[in-house]
Amino acid sequence: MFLIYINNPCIAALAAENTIAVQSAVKQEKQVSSKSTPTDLVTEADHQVEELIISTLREKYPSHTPVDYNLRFIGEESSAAGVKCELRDDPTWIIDPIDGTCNFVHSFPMVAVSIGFAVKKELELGVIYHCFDGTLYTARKGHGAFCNGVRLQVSKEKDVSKALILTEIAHLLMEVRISPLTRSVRIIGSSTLALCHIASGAAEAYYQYGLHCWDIAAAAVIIREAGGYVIDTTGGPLDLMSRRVVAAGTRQIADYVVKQLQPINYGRDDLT
Ligand SMILES: O=P(O)(O)O[C@H]1[C@H](O)[C@@H](O)[C@H](O)[C@H](O)[C@@H]1O
Ligand SMILES: [Mg+2]
Ligand SMILES: [Mg+2]
Repeated sequence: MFLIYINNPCIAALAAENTIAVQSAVKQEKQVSSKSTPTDLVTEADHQVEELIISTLREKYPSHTPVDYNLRFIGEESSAAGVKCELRDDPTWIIDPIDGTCNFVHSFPMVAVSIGFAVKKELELGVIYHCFDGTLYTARKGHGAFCNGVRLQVSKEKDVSKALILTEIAHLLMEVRISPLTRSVRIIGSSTLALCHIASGAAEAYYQYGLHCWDIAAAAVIIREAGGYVIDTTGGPLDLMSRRVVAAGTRQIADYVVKQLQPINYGRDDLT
């Protein structure tokens, strides 16, 4: 019943509208502050884009929401402001208004708007919009994944010596363990765009500790619908709130990455 919300063009248009907001903000003077660490940056644009997305979704779907359900929102900046981050059975939008805020502050062209959607804790829809080049990644569970309307397919590479691995700077220490047998490692500073590169087959695997449910939600649907794997760093099923992920085009590459990882505990999104 809740799939009536899932109207990709409408959500894609919403992500696009907000990309325009981001693109104009890139050129302006930015008020930059930090959150959990000095490098965990946030700007006025992060707040404005999240507020715009949530108000637009509330406006677009008032009639669709049965009275006994509370259409819910999990947003990065609402969570930072103290709103509880809890995934319940209600239809829930999971939003990263600007993924790659540090890149945004530097006008480094790897910034995205990410909107995921879950019902009964199952991820149903993902939309990720690249704010600099207008690339739009979309997926609806069971209906395939697309990039600007062209079907996406993950890399089917099983040979780890031919694998390009993406991660984040905080885990380079593990790069020493990962890279000896892989072709190379890359860091782009936006987990949602890195995960979209797994969905498009441009890289073979991504791993990160410390990211959040709003980084993973939309991208997990896109990768899975492109034929890929999105799992826990232990090799078990993805735990959206666990702040860790391994994504890969093939199970063989996913299992190789899992074996090289040393667990790092960043806590949980739903226990803050
Ligand atoms: O920009 P926000 O605050 O969304 O944080 C992101 C970091 O900027 C990325 O390096 C990191 O890869 C993750 O994408 C993380 O979410
Ligand atoms: Mg963000
Ligand atoms: Mg992010």
